[in-house]
Amino acid sequence: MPQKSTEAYPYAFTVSYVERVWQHRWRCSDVTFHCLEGALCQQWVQTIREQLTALTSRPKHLLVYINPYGGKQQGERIYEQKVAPLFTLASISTDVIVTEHANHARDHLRTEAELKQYDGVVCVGGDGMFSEMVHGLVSRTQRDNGVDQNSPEEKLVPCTLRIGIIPAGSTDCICYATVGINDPVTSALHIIVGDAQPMDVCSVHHNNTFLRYSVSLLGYGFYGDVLADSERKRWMGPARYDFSGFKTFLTHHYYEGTVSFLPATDILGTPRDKTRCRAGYVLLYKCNLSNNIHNQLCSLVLYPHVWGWRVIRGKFLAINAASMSCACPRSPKGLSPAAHLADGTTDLILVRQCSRFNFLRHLLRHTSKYDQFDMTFVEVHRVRRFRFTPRYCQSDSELDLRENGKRLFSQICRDHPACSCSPAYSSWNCDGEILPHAAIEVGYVTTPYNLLCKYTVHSESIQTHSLFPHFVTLQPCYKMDKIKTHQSTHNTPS
Ligand SMILES: CCCCCCCCCCCCC/C=C/[C@@H](O)[C@H](CO)NC(=O)CCCCCCCCCCCCCCC
Ligand SMILES: Nc1ncnc2c1ncn2[C@@H]1O[C@H](COP(=O)(O)OP(=O)(O)OP(=O)(O)O)[C@@H](O)[C@H]1O
Ligand SMILES: [Ca+2]
Repeated sequence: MPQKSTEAYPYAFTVSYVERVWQHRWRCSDVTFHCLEGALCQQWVQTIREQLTALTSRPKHLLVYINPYGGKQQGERIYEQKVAPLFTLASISTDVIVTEHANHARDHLRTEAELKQYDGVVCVGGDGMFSEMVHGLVSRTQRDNGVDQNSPEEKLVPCTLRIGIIPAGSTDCICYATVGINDPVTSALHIIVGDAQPMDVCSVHHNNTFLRYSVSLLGYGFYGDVLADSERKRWMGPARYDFSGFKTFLTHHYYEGTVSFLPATDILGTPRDKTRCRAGYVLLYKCNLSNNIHNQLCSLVLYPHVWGWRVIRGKFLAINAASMSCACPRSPKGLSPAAHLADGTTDLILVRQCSRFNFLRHLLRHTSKYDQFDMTFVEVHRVRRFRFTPRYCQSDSELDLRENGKRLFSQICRDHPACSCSPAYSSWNCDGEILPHAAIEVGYVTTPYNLLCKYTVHSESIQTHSLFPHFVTLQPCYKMDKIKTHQSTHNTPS
């Protein structure tokens, strides 16, 4: 279009819009429109404003929690420099809380926050911070509705607030696996345009007691040990995972136990599919399609004996349950590349005892195009529920010691990588938090088609539920966000 002279077109307004610049990366751009008449200019501005106001999915008032100690401790800087200006541009008002201690956000959301005034909550941090917010919101919703979260028999009530994630952690797996990139600006723009993505949420139980929710990885053995070791090295920042990963790789411990699981037989896909589920892709539709089928069969799922449990005993280097792909910068395709975000299932990956060399081959395949499941010592099952029982029972004293951060002889072995004996127990890595119990029971029931999250608890089980955790892409890449009006600097001379 030829350049219009500002003298001939003295009035102008600027529209900011979202542009996809590369793969999953979004940026904000703007375009200025010039008008001949002021009234016409105002009319355009007014109309566009009205259209934007009518978009009810867009948040107007947000509650933001910043973890200043997540990842490389850049949370506050990332928010102030990259995110807050975009929220201002999009006329989103915010209340910002910089957390002062662990579980600050969880407890504030659970007890104090006046949630009615907000269209969503935003977490600036990593997976651990996101997990805090999920726990705060879910607990709050249950309390407000008189539901006992510990009672495995009670149905949990859906929570309606969405959680947006601005990645500022070490792994940022939940952000990466849903948006496709861990970029604060891209995530802020998804929040602004009001994107939403339901996702599976699990509840983990032990002996009829609720332990935690999980949305990404529940990992025993390798990932449990990596986490346990890395927690003592938080000062290293994100590099702690590589250090502890290398150390844990050398220790090469296996753990004996029994895994029982309920295969998800009523779904379309398998963990070996070549397809990928990520918000903004056609696959999301496929994901919901399987949900429909699942919903129709939900009553059967509630009676597991109809389907039949499978039991596998063995010595495992790792037992991983990936409720989503768990893609992250370390492994862009993730632990289970074909896992779906909201299908009510988790992919249970069993890595049996094998040589170090073979385990390294398996790990390396997470970073290449080769199939990490195509190995004789690896199996993967898409399941609705599962439970794990270690071969040796954990005594109460062992549990107490674990909860206090100490370990029995396992600690000795851990500190001597050359020692060939394996400890009796590992820990569960639950979205980056350590669970003290080795024996957990996991069950999945979900109604993801219901876009308001819905929780249903079963005895001693982990279950998937649907939640609105994210403001994620589903939109075409061009979006008007904010209109600035101004008069051209060079007006027509009188
Ligand atoms: C040789 C290179 C192999 C690279 C293999 C990379 C596989 C990485 C898969 C990462 C999966 C992350 C799942 C997400 C879990 C989050 O809920 C949780 C909280 O943020 N993060 C972690 O637990 C943090 C877990 C971080 C795990 C890092 C593991 C690094 C392994 C390094 C092994 C080195 C062996 C080298 C031998 C020469
Ligand atoms: N002010 C604070 N001081 C100390 N710890 C905090 C504070 N605020 C939050 N936390 C805790 O810090 C833990 C880690 O935070 P976060 O998840 O943001 O970063 P990360 O562990 O580096 O990243 P990732 O979880 O992606 O690996 C969380 O479990 C959270 O409970
Ligand atoms: Ca899933």
